Amino acid sequence: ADPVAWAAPAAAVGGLVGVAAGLWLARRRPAHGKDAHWRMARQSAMLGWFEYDPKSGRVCSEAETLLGLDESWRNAPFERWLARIHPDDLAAVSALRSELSPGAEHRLTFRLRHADDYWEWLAVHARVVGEAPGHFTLFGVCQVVTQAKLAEAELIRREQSFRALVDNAADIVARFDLNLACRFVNRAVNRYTPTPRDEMLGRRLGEHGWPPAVAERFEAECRHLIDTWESRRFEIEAGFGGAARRHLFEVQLLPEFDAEQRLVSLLALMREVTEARQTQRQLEEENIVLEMIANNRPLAEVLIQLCRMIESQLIAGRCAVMLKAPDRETLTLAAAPSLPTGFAHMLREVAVGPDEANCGSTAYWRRTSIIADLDDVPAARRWRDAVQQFGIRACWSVPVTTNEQHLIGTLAVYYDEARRPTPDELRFAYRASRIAAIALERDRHEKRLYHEATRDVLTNAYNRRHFLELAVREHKRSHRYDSPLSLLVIDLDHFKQINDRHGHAAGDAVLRAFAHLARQTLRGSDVLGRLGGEEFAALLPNTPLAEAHEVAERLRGAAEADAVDWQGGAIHYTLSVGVSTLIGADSVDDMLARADRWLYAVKRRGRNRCDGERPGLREPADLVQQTR
Ligand SMILES: Nc1nc2c(ncn2[C@@H]2O[C@H](COP(=O)(O)OP(=O)(O)OP(=O)(O)O)[C@@H](O)[C@H]2O)c(=O)[nH]1
Repeated sequence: ADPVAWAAPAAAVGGLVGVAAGLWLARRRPAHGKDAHWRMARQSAMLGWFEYDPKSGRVCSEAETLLGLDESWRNAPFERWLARIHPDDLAAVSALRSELSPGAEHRLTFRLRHADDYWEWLAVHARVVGEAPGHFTLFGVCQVVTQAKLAEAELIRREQSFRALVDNAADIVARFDLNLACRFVNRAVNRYTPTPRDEMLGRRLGEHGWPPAVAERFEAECRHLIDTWESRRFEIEAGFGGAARRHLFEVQLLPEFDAEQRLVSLLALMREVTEARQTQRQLEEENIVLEMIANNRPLAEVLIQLCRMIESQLIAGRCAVMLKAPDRETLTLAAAPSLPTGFAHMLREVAVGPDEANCGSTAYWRRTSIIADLDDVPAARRWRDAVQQFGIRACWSVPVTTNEQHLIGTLAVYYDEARRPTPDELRFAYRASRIAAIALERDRHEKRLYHEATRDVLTNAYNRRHFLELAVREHKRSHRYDSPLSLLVIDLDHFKQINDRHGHAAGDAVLRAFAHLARQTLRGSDVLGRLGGEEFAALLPNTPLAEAHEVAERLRGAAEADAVDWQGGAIHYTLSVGVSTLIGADSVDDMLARADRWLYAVKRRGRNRCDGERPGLREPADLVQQTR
């Protein structure tokens, strides 16, 4: 058999000795025919043979063609070759020569300088063969592997830079095996938990200091991935080192496969999205409150929603909104949905003053007051004990002011543990206080508008239009509950004379005095309206006729006894009253018209008196006679 013919296939399966022997035999024959073809085949595979005879110290080889060298290298001394070897590889190659023992096999990869002056990587596979006793020869094949070597170096470089990237990534990158034990985790994890990374390896998430509920959720997702091989995306919320520090992570869980497409591990990318989510949630919650304000929801409802918004942002905080009326030196509690009832009760009314409890002094000084720990504040000692019985330890209080810097309330957040706000938290509290101010101002504005639209400016009694609206409402209610309803129409006597004698301003003062007197004389549920000029009406719900007559008489008497201070003197006045009551299908207009007719009758009979319908007598007799 042609030794060359079997040499190549043998090389392919790594039968080194066969190859070496084949090549050796091939070397001894002139290159012609098949030999020439084999030589070409070896060259294109960048493959060559060599033989080192320690006795002669020469290397007989085909390697010179691989390195672009001339024929003088075909049988060159080992020393000459050493000069072409990369300095870093010199030691390994020299060692090869000194370790020759029969049967030994050597594999080595090293760099040789190419004729074109660059480093060529050669992979050498050689064996020591004993040809005669005491005489060994090293037979070997070598192959140019520069491309592979460079690719490998590039791969290592990339792997290193990838590792560096992963390690310095802001996101947590972790790998878990199929038993959900951690196999790798980057440095980012130590931003959240102090457990050293080494200690995390081989352990499950729950053993890394992550809260059990979070670990459970995470592992449930992992198991889902293991079952389905599908990547997962979800969010988890974890608090480390105290409940007040909350982190929200968006987790991406990816399956990792080996070359045979078997699932081998899970890669977890965890990005903290706390701030983004919090901002988003904050905006959403703010919008809810602002929408409520725009939709004129009752102030109490708006403030409760505002407290809930604050509590959802300032974790573990409990919020209270206090209001300050312009004419009073106290704050009253307007909303505190999460405070203990007893504590809320204590806050019902808080005095405003320099040394008062937190909100009281905040309102007094109109500045934010932060009590991070009640124990540390001597000024707070007075009320500290009272507060501490409810487990409160810290209190931050922010003034609520109008655009013109008028104080209209305070906003406070209470904590069960000592706590100082972060700049972000403080900024948020100011923002919340602005929203509270908008709600309060809007409410005041609404109330003012309503007041102006429904009241008579001079007397503060309801104006005619609103009085009639209220009368219709009361009328309906009386019909529904079958309850009595009576009406007084009141006219000040000879009012023109008062105007004429004392002036218009005096007339105004009398009108005001009467309205004040009427409010004091009537019940809180009675409705006083100014119908026009010096004519008023009082609607008396749940008042039967006889009682209405008494009220009318009481009012008349009070007016008669009244004296309006005017320019050092006193103006006296009297009034006349007509009384009607709701009977059957009467409308408000019917009642008004009848009371008016009774008033007219009274005026005709002399004024300063009351009269009205009685059982069996609905219209004034003289008027009836007159119209006949
Ligand atoms: N000062 C003042 N006077 C008013 C007001 N509205 C109406 N008046 C005056 O009230 C007077 C009502 O006069 P009259 O309708 O003649 O009635 P009177 O003088 O009270 O006489 P009797 O009702 O018949 O007792 C008029 O002079 C009006 O100008 C007001 O808001 N202020």
